[in-house]
Amino acid sequence: MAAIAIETSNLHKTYRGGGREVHAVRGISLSVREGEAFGLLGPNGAGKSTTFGMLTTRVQPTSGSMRVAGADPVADPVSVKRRIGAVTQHNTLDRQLTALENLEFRGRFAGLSVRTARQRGQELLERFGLGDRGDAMVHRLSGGQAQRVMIARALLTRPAVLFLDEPTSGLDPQTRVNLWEMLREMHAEGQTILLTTHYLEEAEALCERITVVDHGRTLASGSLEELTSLKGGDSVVSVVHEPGTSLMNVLEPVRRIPGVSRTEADDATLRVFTDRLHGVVPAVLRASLDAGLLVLDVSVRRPSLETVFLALTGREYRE
Ligand SMILES: Nc1ncnc2c1ncn2[C@@H]1O[C@H](COP(=O)(O)OP(=O)(O)OP(=O)(O)O)[C@@H](O)[C@H]1O
Repeated sequence: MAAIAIETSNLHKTYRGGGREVHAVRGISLSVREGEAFGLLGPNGAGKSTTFGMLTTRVQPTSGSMRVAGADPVADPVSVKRRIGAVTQHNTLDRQLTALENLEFRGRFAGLSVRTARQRGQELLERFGLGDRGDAMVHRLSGGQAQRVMIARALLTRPAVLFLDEPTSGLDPQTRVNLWEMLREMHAEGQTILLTTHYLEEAEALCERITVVDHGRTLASGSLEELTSLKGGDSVVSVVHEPGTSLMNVLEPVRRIPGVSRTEADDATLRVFTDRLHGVVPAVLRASLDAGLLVLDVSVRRPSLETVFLALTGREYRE
């Protein structure tokens, strides 16, 4: 069994100010093993960045406990900072410096010699396809290039854990896929990674295990297979009716269809959860038609993080 790289227990963070209280994190517990690529997934405002901030020593928790790379971010932030690399959502590169100088400075700050810092910086730039951009000033880099330089900078001190807050937010689809490739390679080489994301697709593509959070709470944790078999093992058939349609008369007959485990009415959309699609889709449609309803659209979603989220919250996942 691999050692534990990150562990949190019942973390809470309440922001207070201006007579207001925001309960951003309300009891998040997670455990990340060494060498794992771990995802903290949730919609905007779920509390991911706040959790990220607490794990990386920037945000003081209100209560709860944590261990990151063998140290406590509250009691011993210096040790944690020394052992991790963190890439936040914003471009934090020094705009007065070139790409390579940004890396060198980080290395020097961490106590590396000028030579080692420069050498490692150059190696990392080459590794990330930026070998010829070392002399470029930061403002000349594209969004994807700047993101890669920030990741390179975080890796310069060979951290035990690499933290990435929404690493591909705002990047175009091609750049996003390139970055995924890079992160997969790093993970294959044994780098422990914790990333936050609001993209279901990103969590599915990159993470061995995932904690799904919403409204500051952990909804579920596990591998994709565990999550889909536990909570979202059903496929979801969505039948969209004319706006304003009442679904009262159709719910009961649909519930009686063999293989239907659950139904939900969401305005004029009927959602049907089933573990056997065969025969269920036509039977559901027939029930709508028999009730005299006008069907506008039918879609089927196979078990995925999207259906897990739906099963856990009763809400559609909105990125
Ligand atoms: N410094 C702060 N002061 C007050 N409220 C805050 C602060 N930072 C975050 N919040 C609030 O805490 C809640 C959780 O925010 P957080 O940024 O952690 O969520 P998130 O899941 O990372 O979302 P996003 O992807 O939009 O950053 C939100 O309601 C947010 O407005």
